[in-house]
Amino acid sequence: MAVQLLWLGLLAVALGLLIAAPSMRQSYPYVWWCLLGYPQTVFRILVTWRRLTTNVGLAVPRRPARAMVGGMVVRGDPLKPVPPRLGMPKLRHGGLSVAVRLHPGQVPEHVMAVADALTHAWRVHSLRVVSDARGFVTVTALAWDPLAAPALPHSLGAQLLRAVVGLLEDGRPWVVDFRKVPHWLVVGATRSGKSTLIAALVRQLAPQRVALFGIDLKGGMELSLFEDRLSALASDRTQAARLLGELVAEAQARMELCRAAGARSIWELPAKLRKVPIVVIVDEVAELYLTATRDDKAEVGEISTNLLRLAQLGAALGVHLVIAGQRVGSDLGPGVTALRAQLAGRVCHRVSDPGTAEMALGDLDKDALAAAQRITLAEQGVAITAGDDGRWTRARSVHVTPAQARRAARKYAHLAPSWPGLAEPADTGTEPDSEEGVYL
Ligand SMILES: Nc1ncnc2c1ncn2[C@@H]1O[C@H](COP(=O)(O)OP(=O)(O)OP(=O)(O)O)[C@@H](O)[C@H]1O
Repeated sequence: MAVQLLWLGLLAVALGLLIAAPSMRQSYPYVWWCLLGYPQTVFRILVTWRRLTTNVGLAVPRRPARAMVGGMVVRGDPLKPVPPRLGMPKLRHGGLSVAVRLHPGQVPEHVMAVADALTHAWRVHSLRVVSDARGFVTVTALAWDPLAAPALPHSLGAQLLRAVVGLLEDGRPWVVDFRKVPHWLVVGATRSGKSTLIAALVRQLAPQRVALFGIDLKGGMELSLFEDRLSALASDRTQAARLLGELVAEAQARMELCRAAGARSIWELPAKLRKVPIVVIVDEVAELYLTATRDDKAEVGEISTNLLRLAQLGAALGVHLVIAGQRVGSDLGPGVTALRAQLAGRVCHRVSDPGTAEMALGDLDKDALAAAQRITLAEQGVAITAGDDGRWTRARSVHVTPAQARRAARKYAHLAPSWPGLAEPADTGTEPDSEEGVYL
């Protein structure tokens, strides 16, 4: 009797789950995935593995395709090809991952080539194939696109120079951490989400003890939103050249300070000597490199050299760059390619020209490049991002509206260290004080 009651109870729970499944999937997708989606998908994977791998050519026969039968050579498809050995699929946040042991002669590219077929057969949203050990691949599947309507990431404990700007595809927060990756390149076509990402970044940095600088050659239209929190905003090229010159001088002063104190970076200085970290945001970098006249050429050369120097020296001196642009190609000059090499952090939104995607991700991974080129017009804010380890992932920034960005900048305006250098009219010809621009 007790056994019958138990069975009845189990049946009722199973029925209840089945009936509640559609609404649970909508309202609590992660709960649905753990209770129903994941077991169902594991069952599907295990049951169809042999047939699927036979169809896509990953299963290989033990016997050769030719055999001697009664003195004659017979050709044919040997029966029962053996599929690559499959591990037990492991539950992941909104997906699963499974290890596959390849047959001798097989390489990860063989599995990558059939990723679409696996995605279709397993009825998942997308698949990623990575190989961490020779002869093995890990296939990671996502049940749905977590970036379609991203939940806000949990805010992590505030840490200097660290900003949670969105959500990664695997459900972890998207963190821009300047202490780990000192400089970033952000590219994307118009309305792909660059300014929104910068707004998310500034909103997170605004309450921190960080000096923010802006260079926005679209007349300051984008970065003026945060003007209250910026120590200086250069809105034309002459101002930009001047500001970059001042920042290089600041970096050199910091270098002297470190040398005198026997420190290899400002982080090794005693707290009372340590300078405020600086983050310089450049919007529409191509404008900095465009030349029309010979005078322009000299200015562009100076800007290019100073940006490169900041990128090369900055990491240890607490000077960080975020370089954003719609079009960042090698056609802008050799300075851009050299700069790119120093910007280890990469963010590539939807791009309209392959050259820009190539510039952002081409030196890292061709799969990342292909993934960036698949971002659609409707996926505003979605980007491929990679840090200094070269691993890439899809991510989406938090949607920060201009009003929210302006409010945050106003709220923390008192934290913006003053920078008298740029405030001086450019045509006075007065030399700045020796103390100017140097933070104490
Ligand atoms: N993460 C996001 N989530 C939802 N919507 C977004 C996101 N990012 C951007 N958008 C939408 O896309 C629009 C354009 O974004 P944004 O202004 O950041 O693009 P942009 O690349 O800076 O464009 P431009 O180069 O023309 O200035 C925004 O107004 C917003 O509606």
